[in-house]
Amino acid sequence: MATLIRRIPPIGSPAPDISSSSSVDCSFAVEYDGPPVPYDIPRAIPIDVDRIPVASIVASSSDSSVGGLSSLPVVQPILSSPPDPTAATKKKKKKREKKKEEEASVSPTSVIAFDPSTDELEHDQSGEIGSSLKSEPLDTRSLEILDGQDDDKLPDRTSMESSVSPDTDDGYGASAEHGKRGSLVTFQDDEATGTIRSGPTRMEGGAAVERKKGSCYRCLKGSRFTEKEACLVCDAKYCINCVLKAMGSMPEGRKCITCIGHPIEESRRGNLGKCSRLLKKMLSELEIQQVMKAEKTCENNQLQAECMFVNGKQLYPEEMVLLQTCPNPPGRLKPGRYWYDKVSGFWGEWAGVQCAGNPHFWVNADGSYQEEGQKNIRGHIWGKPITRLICSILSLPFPPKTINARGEEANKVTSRTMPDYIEQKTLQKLLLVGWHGAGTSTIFKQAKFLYRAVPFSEDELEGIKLMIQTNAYNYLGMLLEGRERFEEECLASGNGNQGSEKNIYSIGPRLKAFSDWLLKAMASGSLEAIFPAATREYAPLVEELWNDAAIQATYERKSELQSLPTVAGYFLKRVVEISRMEYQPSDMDILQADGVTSSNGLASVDFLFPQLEIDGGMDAEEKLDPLLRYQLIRVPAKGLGENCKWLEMFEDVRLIIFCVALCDYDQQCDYGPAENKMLAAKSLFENIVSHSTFDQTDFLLILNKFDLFEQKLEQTPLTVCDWFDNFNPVRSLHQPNSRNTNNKEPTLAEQAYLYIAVKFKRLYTSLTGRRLYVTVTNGLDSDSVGTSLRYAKEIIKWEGRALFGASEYSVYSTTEPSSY
Ligand SMILES: Nc1nc2c(ncn2[C@@H]2O[C@H](COP(=O)(O)OP(=O)(O)OP(=O)(O)O)[C@@H](O)[C@H]2O)c(=O)[nH]1
Ligand SMILES: [Mg+2]
Repeated sequence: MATLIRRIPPIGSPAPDISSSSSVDCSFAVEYDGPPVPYDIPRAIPIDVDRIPVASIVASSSDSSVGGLSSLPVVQPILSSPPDPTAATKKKKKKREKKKEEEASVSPTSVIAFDPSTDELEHDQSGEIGSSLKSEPLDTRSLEILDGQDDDKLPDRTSMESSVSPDTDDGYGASAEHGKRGSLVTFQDDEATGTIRSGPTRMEGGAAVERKKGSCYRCLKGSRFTEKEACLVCDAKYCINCVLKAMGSMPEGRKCITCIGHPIEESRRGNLGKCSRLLKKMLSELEIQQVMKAEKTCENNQLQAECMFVNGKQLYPEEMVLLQTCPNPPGRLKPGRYWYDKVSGFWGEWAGVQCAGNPHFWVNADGSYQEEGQKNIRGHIWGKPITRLICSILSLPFPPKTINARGEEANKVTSRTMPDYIEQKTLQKLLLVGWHGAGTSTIFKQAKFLYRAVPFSEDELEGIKLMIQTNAYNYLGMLLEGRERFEEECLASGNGNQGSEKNIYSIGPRLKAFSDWLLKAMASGSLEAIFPAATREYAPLVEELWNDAAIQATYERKSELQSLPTVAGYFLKRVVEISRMEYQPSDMDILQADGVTSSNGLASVDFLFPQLEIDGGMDAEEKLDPLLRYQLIRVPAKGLGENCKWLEMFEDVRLIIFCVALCDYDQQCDYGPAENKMLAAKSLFENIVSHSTFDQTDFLLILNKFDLFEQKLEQTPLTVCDWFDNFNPVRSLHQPNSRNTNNKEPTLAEQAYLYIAVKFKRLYTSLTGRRLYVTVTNGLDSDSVGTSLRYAKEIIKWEGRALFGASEYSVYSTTEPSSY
């Protein structure tokens, strides 16, 4: 029986001593003379001796005419017919596959024991090592184990190494030359492949060898003009002689063996699967196909979900799969930050617009965008022809021309893709609360104007008219009280007219008599009783009073009249018109009027968002959608009671809208102990946020009265309020308080409101660990309030989705309301 030759020592190596070495890697056929065997004996194929290729030592690698492959002794397989290149490749492939199967169950130790002295094996095995290593953690523990192995147990390599010319090899040759054996393979250490990555030197034969710039990372030869192949991970570049030694069989494409298992450098993603000229010179067509396929499809070379952020949230791997397998997957996706607007279905790269206070933007379906909670359009993403051009080049989606400003087109998409995510048939309840004068009743009234066909009945309107007239007389009374005070102060200080009891706050006897009567009636609480009968009668006197210089001088000092509301001027200027019988309050009058909404009890209004504002679509089904029914419940601060206890009855509320008047930062409370109004609002906010009933409820903070805030900041710094004492605005050199349209610099008021928003956000997060939604409004501007209420609707939808989100829509969990 013939024993097959397992390995033949290279030509030129000393003859092995069979008796002393069990590790000698060769054996000879001997004749079998035992008993007959019951099985078929494999037969040796007759060999044509002349056709046996003979291994010979090839000249050093400096002879690069045949590439590095020919630098090692080679034993070619015995062939029964003339060599066919495709058959050879097929054999190679089979061999590789077999080897792979074998090595799948082999420990790294046996894997390392490959023989670098045979070219074929080195090429094939080194690649397989890479793939085996992939499944093994490349940690230092395994290195220690390997390095600590008893050398005797490891296959002896010295005899092979000694046959290799030190010139042609790397560290192996050097080790052999010095007659010592280092650790066989040092993972992650470039010595394993003889690679120099970062440093300009490497140790070779105990001496530091400097790598010239542009030279091969392995053999250190060549210049930057030498053709090289680069590793997709570390960018180490290898010359034609070293590519296969450094990269093996490339199971993940062009990567150094030590880089296998690592993700590629993102800037090289575009090169995936694109074969270089150098590879074409070295590999057969079939091999190239395999390597390129592996490079493109192997898992480690794919875009990693953790590198993708959508609306500020990292994608989960399942979401990544969902994204890539959707009907219209985004092409040329790169790691990075993206925004996605679920309403319009548009997406794009995060723009990173530089703005103070990190504001957020709404992107409307028509491509216009505006700052969160603000009215003014900041720009239009489809405005420039270049945007469309770039989109078509990069196959990015852009809206069809037929889209209109309200985004009907986008909303068809929404209604199509919007899941029936919540089958609740209940009202969506919104609780509106805030400190005294924050503007809750104004917002409540705005909701009526915006969403009710008949906001107020005839009777209600009659009551409002009377209220406005009474209020006007009350304001007048407050002014008259103030006038008396200022007159007395003036006389006491001796600032009156010389030799006279009069000063600028003095009025004539007729008006004085009317003033005294009015103040008396107010003090006795009978003012309401004499109206409206008295209204027409006294109207000329009221007009005369308002136009009197003393009253105007008093009105100038309105800020010193704490009880006089800001709105007093609005009505007092028109007091004659208001006093008339035929007076009909306008919408603005109703909005401005105090007391229209009860300041003690609850008020609620049910409404649907008008169709055009819902989502732009006029779909009849949408009209019937119970999800679109909302109930706004206004709770006056006065009625909140001690510790807001009775808020428990609002446990089914979906969203709390907390309203704060921005201009309260320098005001003192009219109610309760003397305290800054903003701080009082903050305490109320803390109480409600921490209320156990609302521990799962979302909050929207409305920063109201932005118009008054803007005016006030010009006179009174924000820092007068203790809570805002570290406000340090960036002042524009040119127009400190107004919007600089060229530079897009935020105004002082914008900076200040963002600062306040952040203060509240931090406070909220510290109390709940959640995120506070914030918007800014001018309560008297219906568009502004409408935007805030739509935002509230968006939050409810969004949070509902997050709460009930069916797994098929789990991708939505990475998005947020478009404005946030
Ligand atoms: N200029 C201006 N005035 C506003 C704004 N919002 C509300 N107001 C006025 O501020 C006053 C108080 O607003 P309300 O809505 O009554 O405040 P409230 O929260 O109901 O407070 P109470 O009535 O004390 O419970 C009213 O005269 C409103 O017209 C705003 O954004 N700008
Ligand atoms: Mg009110």
